[in-house]
Amino acid sequence: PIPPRLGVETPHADELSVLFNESLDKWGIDIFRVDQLSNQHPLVTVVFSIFEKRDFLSKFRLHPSTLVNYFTGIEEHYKKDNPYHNAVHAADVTQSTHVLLNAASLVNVFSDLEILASIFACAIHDVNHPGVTNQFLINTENELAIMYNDMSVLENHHCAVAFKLLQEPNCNILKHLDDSQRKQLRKMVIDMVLATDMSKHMSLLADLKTMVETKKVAGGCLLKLDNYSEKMQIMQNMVHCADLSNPAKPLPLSTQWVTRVMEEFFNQGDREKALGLPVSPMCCRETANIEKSQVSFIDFIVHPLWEAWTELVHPDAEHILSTLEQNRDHYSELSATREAEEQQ
Ligand SMILES: COc1ccc(-c2ccn(CCC(=O)N3C[C@@H](C)O[C@H](C)C3)n2)cc1OC1CCCC1
Ligand SMILES: [Mg+2]
Ligand SMILES: [Zn+2]
Repeated sequence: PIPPRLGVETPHADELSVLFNESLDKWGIDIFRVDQLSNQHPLVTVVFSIFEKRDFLSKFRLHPSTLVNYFTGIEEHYKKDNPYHNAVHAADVTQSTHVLLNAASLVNVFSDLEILASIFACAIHDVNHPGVTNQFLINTENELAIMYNDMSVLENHHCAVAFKLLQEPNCNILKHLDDSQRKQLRKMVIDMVLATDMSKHMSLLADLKTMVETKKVAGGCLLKLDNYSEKMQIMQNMVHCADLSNPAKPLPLSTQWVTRVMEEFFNQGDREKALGLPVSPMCCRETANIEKSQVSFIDFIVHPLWEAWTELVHPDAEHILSTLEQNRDHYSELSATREAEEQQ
């Protein structure tokens, strides 16, 4: 059977294809509307549409129904009742990376296989996420922490689930890649997904800043990327930027992600309380200061990262950085007014 146009059966196919024609390549597409219009199949339709747009079905001889089968399986393994780490987040990070790849200064930097690997890595980067942090899994001696010896527990799990699913019947989308391409893709995907672990953030950012400095020295061009590790550093930072892009999106989208992430954190805090464990930072519904947390998250993590990325791909990401700065000021004003109210 030939899969439907957008990879998913939906009564809103026309509206969805209009939305994609207008905004699939744009920063700030309403991914929550994509979720609604796609009959709650945001990841399948985003991946299918990006692959079509990049002509990957013919470039990599991907069979449409195998593609739909595999990413439907992946989508089903994202837990729908996670407020944050669900298939909408995966679709959001995938589409955001698709946009970042289109930066003028990144044209001709990556091969088709590297682009395929990046999109694939985003689509699967949080698959089967349990809705709690690595630290929670370690503190509760969860079987995943035992399996992965407390090292990037979630990120190892996401990779393993994704590659195991490839072996299911009619799911082997990489069937027509040659062995060396398949081995390269597997290594690149693992390198990118493991780099989404927050514990890698500081070293990733340091590498990115070094690259920006050398790029400045080399007269501003990125084209001289010859070795795997330099290319992979950029790809890892790109996916990490997309994973941390919520505060850099138009405010109506950013605030929905804040509500979702806090709900997931508060659920974890409830579980820690019930287990008599110390409640993790920002996970206590009673005491968390939501706006203040966003301001420090932006000031200490997100802005330094996006400032470095914006320099690397100058001037293509300026509008993203300025949206981030506007949103930061919004949360900062909100937190000041809330504090003033609480004083009264
Ligand atoms: C919309 O708000 C956020 C969106 C994303 C993140 C964020 C931080 C690191 N990542 C990368 C993945 C990761 O490592 N984790 C482990 C843990 C930090 O929870 C994150 C959710 C996922 N993602 C943080 C966000 O806000 C902060 C957390 C509560 C208030 C401030
Ligand atoms: Mg993750
Ligand atoms: Zn993520």
